[in-house]
Amino acid sequence: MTNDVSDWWRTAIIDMEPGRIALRGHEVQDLIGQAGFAEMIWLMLRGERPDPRAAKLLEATLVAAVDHGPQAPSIATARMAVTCGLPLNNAMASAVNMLGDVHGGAGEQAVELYERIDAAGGPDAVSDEITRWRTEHGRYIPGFGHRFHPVDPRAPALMSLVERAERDGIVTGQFRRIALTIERHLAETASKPVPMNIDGATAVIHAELGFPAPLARGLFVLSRSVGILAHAWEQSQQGGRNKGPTPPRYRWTYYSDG
Ligand SMILES: CC(C)(COP(=O)(O)OP(=O)(O)OC[C@H]1O[C@@H](n2cnc3c(N)ncnc32)[C@H](O)[C@@H]1OP(=O)(O)O)[C@@H](O)C(=O)NCCC(=O)NCCSC(=O)C[C@@](O)(CC(=O)O)C(=O)O
Repeated sequence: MTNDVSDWWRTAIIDMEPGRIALRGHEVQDLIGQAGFAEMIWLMLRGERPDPRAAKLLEATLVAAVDHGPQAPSIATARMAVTCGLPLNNAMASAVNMLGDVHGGAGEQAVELYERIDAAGGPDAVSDEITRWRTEHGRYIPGFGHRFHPVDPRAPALMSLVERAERDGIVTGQFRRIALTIERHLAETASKPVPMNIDGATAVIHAELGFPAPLARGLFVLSRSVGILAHAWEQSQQGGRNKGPTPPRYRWTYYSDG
């Protein structure tokens, strides 16, 4: 057994000594008042300061995913948690835990799928790769479909920013073309419209900017945390105790299985 504990935690993220804090090699006092929050997220995750136009594109994804109202499971959970007497941090943690493969976290799989299609040759490979994806994961394609919106207004807004960034030479647009081809493929083959959703569109930007797939989910969590906090705070100001997902006058459907 060694007594050497000098290597217990290793990190390239932060260096500190009494009176000094340096983040990714930048003195914190040089960042404060100078770096925007999206730029800071980029610096922390990737160790370099981004082109401001790339940071702006990342910021657009953070703005877009902020909130989707109390019908979204994450937001409803935050509000319910507060009525059960939980403080803001517990309400936020409960709500963030609702974000997964089906709600708000599908960006991770969407980036994976886009990258797979890209590696297989780009838009021409969409049909074959979707078949392969379905064999492995089932019929739902991540980043597409919405139970509320026939067209998720966040997706075309984000996609037009990618188009502009492509014209400005900030991204290649290769993942935008792949996602649009998937959307067309689903429109031709599904029984109902399966539009690109917020997860699919933010995944395009994350892939275009070179973020690894798991970070797409982490970035959605960062964004949605803002809406979660706002709703938890608002609910705490309104009061309300022990509210469930529906008003008491609504009943679930009971059936006898005996
Ligand atoms: C999102 C939803 C469950 C919706 O389902 P729906 O209820 O509309 O459709 P279902 O009744 O399940 O299916 C009806 C017919 O469409 C076919 N169909 C549907 N989706 C299809 C698809 N992706 N690929 C192929 N086919 C599809 C299906 O195969 C069936 O075909 P058929 O059997 O022939 O009748 C579904 O799309 C889905 O799992 N997507 C993949 C996961 C995903 O991307 N998650 C992120 C969603 S964004 C989000 O979470 C953030 C949010 O926006 C949330 C909010 O607020 O809600 C916010 O900001 O908080």
